[in-house]
Amino acid sequence: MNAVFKDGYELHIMDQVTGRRRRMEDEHERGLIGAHSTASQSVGSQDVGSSRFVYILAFFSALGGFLFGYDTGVVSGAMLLLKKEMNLSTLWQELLVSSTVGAAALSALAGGFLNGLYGRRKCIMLASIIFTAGGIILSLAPNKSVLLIGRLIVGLGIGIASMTVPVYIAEVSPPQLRGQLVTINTLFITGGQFIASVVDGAFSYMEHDGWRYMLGLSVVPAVLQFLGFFFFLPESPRWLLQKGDSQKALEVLTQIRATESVNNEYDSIKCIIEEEEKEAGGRPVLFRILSCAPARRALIVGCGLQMFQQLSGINTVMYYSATILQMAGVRDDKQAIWLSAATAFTNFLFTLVGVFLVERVGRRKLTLGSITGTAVSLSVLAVGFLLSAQTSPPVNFHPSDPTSLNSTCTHYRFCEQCMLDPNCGFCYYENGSNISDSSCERVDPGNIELAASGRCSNGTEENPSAYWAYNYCPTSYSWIVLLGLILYLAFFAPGMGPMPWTVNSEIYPLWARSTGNACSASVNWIFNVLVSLTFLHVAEYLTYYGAFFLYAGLAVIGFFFMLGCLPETKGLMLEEIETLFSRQLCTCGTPGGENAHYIRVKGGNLLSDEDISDGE
Ligand SMILES: O[C@H]1[C@H](O)[C@@H](O)[C@H](O)[C@@H](O)[C@H]1O
Repeated sequence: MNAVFKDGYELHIMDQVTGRRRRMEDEHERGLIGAHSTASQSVGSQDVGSSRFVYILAFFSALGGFLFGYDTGVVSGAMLLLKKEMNLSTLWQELLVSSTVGAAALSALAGGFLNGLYGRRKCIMLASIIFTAGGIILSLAPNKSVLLIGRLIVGLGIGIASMTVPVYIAEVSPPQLRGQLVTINTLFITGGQFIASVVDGAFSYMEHDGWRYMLGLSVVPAVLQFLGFFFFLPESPRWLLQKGDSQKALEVLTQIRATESVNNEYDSIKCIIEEEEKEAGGRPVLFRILSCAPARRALIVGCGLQMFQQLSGINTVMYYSATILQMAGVRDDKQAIWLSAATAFTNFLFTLVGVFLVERVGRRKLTLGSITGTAVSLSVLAVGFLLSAQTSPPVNFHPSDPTSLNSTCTHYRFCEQCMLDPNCGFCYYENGSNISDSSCERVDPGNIELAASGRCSNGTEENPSAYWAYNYCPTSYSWIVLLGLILYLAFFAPGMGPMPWTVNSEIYPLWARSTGNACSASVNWIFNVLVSLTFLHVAEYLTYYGAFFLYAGLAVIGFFFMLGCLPETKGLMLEEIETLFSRQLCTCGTPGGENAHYIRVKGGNLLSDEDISDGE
């Protein structure tokens, strides 16, 4: 067989395993492979038909995504009540928020090992038990230490679910639906974040014990997921085959595809797994990934995607949205909570656009388009903050309270400097667009929503026209910031939100899938903690506009990384995707050997040798 190089094409060598060849020949005879179609697209459309089961399966699995979104999102509203009821210091508040994300980073790593050993189904069930236990502990917590234990437990569940669910959905989906079904998991994550903000809004009126309902309600989807998997959802056929349970694997595949004619798909998966097993040699998986160039490349792409997702500042923007909205004129705290719910809803809505686009435009274009728009909108946000900083209102009224005279806050001459100091806030009267009697006051250490003394120390309800801005400055450029926020969500949510999860579920060969996803999911969580914990310090040193320009710059670097490294995986069988990362395969047979099969990749599309011969 000859391989021909042409401009713009890259030559990849893929080992041809017998099953795949048989399948392709079979399809070719039936005229199913067109000039530009791939083998897998053909298999997908003929075999799979309209199996509803796979949708049910995706729904129950994606409840794991819902819980991930709910439990990470609900804590901000719960904290508003908790800090009053349990008298929490800032350190405790930070601990209760970040402990969950930290625990998720660790358990995502452990999830890789558990997945390989016990399978996807048992891991998802384990995660739902952990979520249930965590929810019960949180809702009954008598003190802050028990709350911390509950938050750590919930984090363990999130980590396992975040790495297992996308893998499971990818492994049970037919190729032409896979992108959409895995992206539904991220839709559920953002849906969970939205529902969490609605629940936060609803229970924020219940000042005593409202947080118990907020944190405890997660038990409902967790129990539902457990029951679904316990009673009728099967193990991934790919994992079963890897463990040697061929009979069960065939049964499950037949059940999921709702058709008897799954033999071709079954053969291809089996063959590749057998080839991989022969080459495995019992070395630890991470070591094999690092020493095998295609798998190593996949790992770099997977971790890079997750890292840049977080470095683009999604969680900072979401967290900061209430403040952005306050800047834009929403002064009432309760109203700001509801508007944060609107932000979460926008994130959800645009993720839906991603579900719609992923199989139409493909992962690569969607991600590149999304990160470009993300970088632009981060720059719009930064320009908005820059203009606000340049026209920052001056301090023209010095507090009469003698205790505050010694504080550094009284040295600041503009709102911008005052607000960037975590210990100070800006207190002012507003009359239309006029700001008057503005002062820089110390923040109450127990409650940042009040000044330690003076006009803004009693809450603005008693003194309705005095405003307390501890993390923003009143500005007439707030519309630019608001525009930046909306653009950001519209661009980030369809691509950079879901694609890192979707692509990671697809790019690793089976032997490396659990470990690869475990590593990349932990990278996501580690950068999540890093960006959220450093945001206020970064803003203190670089100002807000500096921080957002920094995120925009990181998104630009991310763009070039993806432009160079991210292949298109749309429409391919999972077993074919690994060839996109190979100049030569190191897991399946000897390149150029008896069964060698040449495959060219153009713009990420895999072409069969029959397609190649068309162009020769
Ligand atoms: O993909 C998700 C999604 O975009 C969420 O909105 C975000 O909070 C998560 O960190 C991210 O992993």
